[in-house]
Amino acid sequence: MTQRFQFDLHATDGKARTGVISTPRGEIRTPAFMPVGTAATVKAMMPESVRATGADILLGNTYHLMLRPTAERIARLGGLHKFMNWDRPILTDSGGFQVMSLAELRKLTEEGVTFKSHIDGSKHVLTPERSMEIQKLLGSDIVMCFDECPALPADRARIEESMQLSMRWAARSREAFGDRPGHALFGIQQGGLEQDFREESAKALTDIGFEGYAVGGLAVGEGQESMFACLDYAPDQLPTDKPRYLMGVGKPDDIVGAVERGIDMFDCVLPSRSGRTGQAFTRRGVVNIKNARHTDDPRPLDEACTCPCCAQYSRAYLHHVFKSHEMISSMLVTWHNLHYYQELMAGLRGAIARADLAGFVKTFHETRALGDI
Ligand SMILES: CCOC(=O)Nc1nc2cc3nc(NC)[nH]c3cc2c(=O)[nH]1
Ligand SMILES: [Zn+2]
Repeated sequence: MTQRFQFDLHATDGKARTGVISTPRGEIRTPAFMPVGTAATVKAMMPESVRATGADILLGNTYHLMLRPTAERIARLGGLHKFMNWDRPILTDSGGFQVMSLAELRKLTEEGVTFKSHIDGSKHVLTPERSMEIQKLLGSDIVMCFDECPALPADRARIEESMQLSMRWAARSREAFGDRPGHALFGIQQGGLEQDFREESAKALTDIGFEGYAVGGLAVGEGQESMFACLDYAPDQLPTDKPRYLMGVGKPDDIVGAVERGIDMFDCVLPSRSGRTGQAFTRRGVVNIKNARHTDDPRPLDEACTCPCCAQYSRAYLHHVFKSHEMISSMLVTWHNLHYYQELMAGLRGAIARADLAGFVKTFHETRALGDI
């Protein structure tokens, strides 16, 4: 097991890359999908089940954990890995994005953000320094810079001002992170959909120097076409020898298109959140298992899927347990969805390794076009 944080590129196919990030807590195969474990749990999943789907790394949310049970309490109990019984790598966000979308009475200044907890109204502050302290208390393997993500659409002046603030906060994050061998700090590129601001942001971040780089400020309502148009240039502005992480993405076709454009890491609540609402991802598109058409269907969600849900349960059963609000409903379809996402990532990694990403993508879209049967 290594004591270093090291990204090794194994193969490329066009702009797409496949490789391995080695960390003291284990290896991360890229392109990688990170299930979201917001309150120290991937909802409806035991950690060993999350691992069984093929996940190498989880995402934890600083905003939620700092409010409840607090980072100090988790540190006293041995850190987030021990607390949630996941001994592989964990990436934590900085809290920047969620404080702006979840907290009440937020006040944003050069220093940081003061806000009231959406849980009990208590007052809190997040600054680059406090965010680094929280993520260190949690024991995070990959720490994210404290940034500000502007809601789109926004005018150029607002986007420039926000990006420049995030770059000043990136420098403060780097300074506060300190020297932590085996751990990584990732910078976050901002700049909205403006190629010049994105270039400026990428240069500011690479001048500071980070172990990985995220493309921030996307998947905030701009739509897939605009996101892809930005991804046609943004990843190329970032170093090729470091991991590139696209936050909050996304639907399976979003991920495929972003991998084609050079992204290595993803996180999204979609597979787990959809699993709890009965939306199942299959090769042939999304299946809403609560639809009456499944009431008597003895087939699995996806004949080609090897997950425990598809191996042992019928659509009729899944329809029944969703209609009767049984807890197993969320467990089974969340497991299936996370398994589907990890199979998609494994398929992308294999296709890039054999220089056949184009073939994989063609089959991916053709099969989805067939629709569910
Ligand atoms: C996950 C690490 O991210 C951060 O610490 N800041 C950050 N988070 C984001 C999360 C996002 N989720 C979406 N769509 C669902 N878009 C996002 C953007 C950011 C971001 O710019 N900055
Ligand atoms: Zn399945």
